[in-house]
Amino acid sequence: MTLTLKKAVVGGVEIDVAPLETISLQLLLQNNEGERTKLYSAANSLGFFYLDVTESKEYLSDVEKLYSITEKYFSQSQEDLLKDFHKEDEFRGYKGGSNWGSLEILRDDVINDEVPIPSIVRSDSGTVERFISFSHEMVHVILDQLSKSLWPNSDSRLKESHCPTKRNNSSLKVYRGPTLERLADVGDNTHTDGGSLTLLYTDKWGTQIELPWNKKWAWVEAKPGHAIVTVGDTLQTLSGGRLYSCRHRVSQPVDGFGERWAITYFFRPDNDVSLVPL
Ligand SMILES: O=C(O)CCC(=O)C(=O)O
Ligand SMILES: [Fe+2]
Repeated sequence: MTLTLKKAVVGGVEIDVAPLETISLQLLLQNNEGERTKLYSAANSLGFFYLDVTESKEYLSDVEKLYSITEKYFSQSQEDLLKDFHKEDEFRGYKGGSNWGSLEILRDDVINDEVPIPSIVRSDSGTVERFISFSHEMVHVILDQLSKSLWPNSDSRLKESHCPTKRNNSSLKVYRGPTLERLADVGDNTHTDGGSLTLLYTDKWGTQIELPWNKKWAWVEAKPGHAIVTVGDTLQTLSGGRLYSCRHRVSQPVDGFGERWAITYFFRPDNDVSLVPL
């Protein structure tokens, strides 16, 4: 495929912008066939797309609040942050280093109230709960529409491995950084997401995707009122490769430290699912 990429200039440097489609949450909710086709095409080709959530005003205001909650959380001392470090726990708690940090809160922990969320976040638990609940509804809308495209003659096959009431590791994960004084010092963190779908909100350039047709890197622009959605390995496997889990990484376009914040929702399958093509 030959495609002329849009360019952007960041800190005096020209960069390639990833050509992401925009899918409307409203049209998906209306079961619009054209939008479903567009969604499938984006999930099948790049595995990355924007979801337009501009009409979900309360949700977007919760995303804004989560940026402040994240900033407040990471303003704590390293000693306090380490109290939320759960050794040998892949999906829960604080992880970090000198120039970056992440905090992950499992949806099941919020629902079942078994593992308490960090005390500094507890006063904002309403925002956390609403964000998790609405994000989970949204990813189910995407899942249902993808399922219809994949298996037009059967009821939501993908739902069978994503039951809203079964145990799963879906989570809210917030990030500080990483950004560095020198771009050359940024380490390689290329990966694919292991789960089903990821929703990402960020305030800055940082995400790069590997274009499948020429293996070149392109930058994902943050778009106000839009989630950046990633198809993960689980959907790639369950769909027998018809949905694409794209390699991506987080970097910075130029030298120079500037705080970067990201709010993500990781939608993961039921814990007892066997990962084989459906
Ligand atoms: O911060 C970002 O831009 C993306 C983070 C990411 O890819 C991940 O957490 O899997
Ligand atoms: Fe990722």
